[in-house]
Amino acid sequence: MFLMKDIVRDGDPVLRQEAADVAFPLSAEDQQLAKDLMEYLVVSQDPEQCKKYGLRAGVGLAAPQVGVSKKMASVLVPAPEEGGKSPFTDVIINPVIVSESVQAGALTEGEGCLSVDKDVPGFVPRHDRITLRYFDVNGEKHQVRLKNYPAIVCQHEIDHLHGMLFYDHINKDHPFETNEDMIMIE
Ligand SMILES: O=CN(O)C[C@@H](CC1CCCC1)C(=O)N1NCCC[C@H]1C(=O)Nc1ccccn1
Ligand code: NI
Repeated sequence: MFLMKDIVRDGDPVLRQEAADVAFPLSAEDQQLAKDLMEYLVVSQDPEQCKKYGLRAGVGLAAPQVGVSKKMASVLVPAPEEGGKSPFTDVIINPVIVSESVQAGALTEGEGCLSVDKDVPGFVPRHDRITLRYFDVNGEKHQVRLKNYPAIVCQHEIDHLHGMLFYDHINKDHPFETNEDMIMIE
């Protein structure tokens, strides 16, 4: 199981590399990695377990963040209401955004990252809607259309696989600049 000590922090070159494609069928090692990446999110989103293991709760975790430069990331978008269904949960492998809205979207709270210990204020403009193509751990191909928060989370994770961090997208001079066409996501 991954703990905070296993999470690589900004400054480590692995976070700025283009990660490698994952080969199928998954090696035993890559199967374990996929399990561990998802387990971190499940445990961290359980308040009791989160506290017990001293974790920062997360909704996504990319392999480079645990020092593995491979195109794999876990995503666990919490259910909007108690007992509801998660809008998107999977381990995305060799993900590709095949289409994206012109319309931008950004989290009103800005973004953070488990690999970035400092707060970096500002809106992170992304695409409000994306069509995501990826493979799951069984090698099954998926194509999903996501919008708003789930789309933002997946874009944040896919950025990690290309050596990008959220603050790379923040406008240096006007960090909170928006245009009226930008969807602000609570
Ligand atoms: O690459 C992956 N990461 O860096 C983990 C990030 C991913 C999200 C940041 C913005 C979009 C995706 C993450 O989850 N966070 N960022 C730092 C601290 C907070 C935490 C978070 O948003 N937690 C959360 C939110 C809702 C419900 C439960 N927990
Ligand atoms: Ni991150």
